[in-house]
Amino acid sequence: MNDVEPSSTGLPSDLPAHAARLLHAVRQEQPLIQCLTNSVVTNYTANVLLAVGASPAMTDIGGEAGPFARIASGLLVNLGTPTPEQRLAMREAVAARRSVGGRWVLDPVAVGALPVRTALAADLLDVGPTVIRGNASEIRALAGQAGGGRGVDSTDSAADAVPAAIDLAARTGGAVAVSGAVDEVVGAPARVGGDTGGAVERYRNHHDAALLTKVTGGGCALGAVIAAFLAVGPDDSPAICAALATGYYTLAARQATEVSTGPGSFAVALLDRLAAISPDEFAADTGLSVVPATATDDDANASAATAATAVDTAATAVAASAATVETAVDTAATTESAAVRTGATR
Ligand SMILES: Nc1ncnc2c1ncn2[C@@H]1O[C@H](COP(=O)(O)OP(=O)(O)OP(=O)(O)O)[C@@H](O)[C@H]1O
Ligand SMILES: Cc1ncsc1CCO
Repeated sequence: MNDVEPSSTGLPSDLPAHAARLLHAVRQEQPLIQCLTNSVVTNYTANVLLAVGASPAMTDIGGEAGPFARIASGLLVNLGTPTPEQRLAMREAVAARRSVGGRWVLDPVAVGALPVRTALAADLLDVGPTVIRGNASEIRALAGQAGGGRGVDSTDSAADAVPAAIDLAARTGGAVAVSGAVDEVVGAPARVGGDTGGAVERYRNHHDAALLTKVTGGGCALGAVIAAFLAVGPDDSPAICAALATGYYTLAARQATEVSTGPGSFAVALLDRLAAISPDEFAADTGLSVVPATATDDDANASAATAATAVDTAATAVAASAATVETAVDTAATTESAAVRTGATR
């Protein structure tokens, strides 16, 4: 059940309270977050999780990834450097995770232009990630609406990717977090008479932390933080967990920017601020706005630019306070396993 009670306007009325509760829970519960992530960002991601208060485990080899995914508190699958062994481990992990009904995060790094990871991402999408986190070009490519960005970097704004994000959320039943100069988070459209055409839970994150783009893994580590927030909010919607994780991460980045002289000191200061921000401090400055619900057939992009009336959540606080899927994955894994044995790539 989603315990974010809608207000009379249809919007959550107590986002700051949820912010404080979830951050407190991460620190108290120290969720064990399994990361199958890329070789560039592994160390920084582990340090970000430790700073937040979670416990990282980069368990990413076949034979271990699946069993671990059954017992971990959270799971991140990041496609940044998907070696053959890691691809098999990813399929194993998400199938196992799904078999126990666990939540998981997919980060489709550089999907679109690069064929191996694009095929893998399409298969993993069928397993239903709880949250997809990516930059705008990745989200548009995953939805089949564009050909991808410039390597691992985006060539689109997050607002450009909102229609694709809503489409993906409708397909998975989960949430999609799009990063950019402004971050956009959407949940799955509500079902209306058996169809997904209803209201979309939607958040926007305002920040001014461009140094995040000058540290490799600035987005990848956010995926791990989202997994940690999902782990401690099992009754909260995927969208609100992803939005709050994003707000917290960029609040720390905003504060780190103030004491940094460049990307190097920023990377260190970000870890320090992630560890130092208290739940009350976060609640007072989530950076998040709730975007009034729209129907999926609305022009969400235009809505993002013009019609959406952002609600300042700090002010609001003052005012209020898969059996078939597994078979598919098994089949794909078998195919890939055979390909790996014969030295072919996928
Ligand atoms: N133009 C920008 N200005 C300020 N902040 C940004 C900008 N673009 C992204 N960010 C922030 O940087 C972080 C990473 O987002 P980005 O879109 O760079 O992800 P990414 O491309 O997946 O990153 P990476 O692959 O390096 O991990 C997010 O928290 C986002 O808020
Ligand atoms: C630079 C880079 N290349 C593959 S993954 C990665 C980390 C940022 O996505």
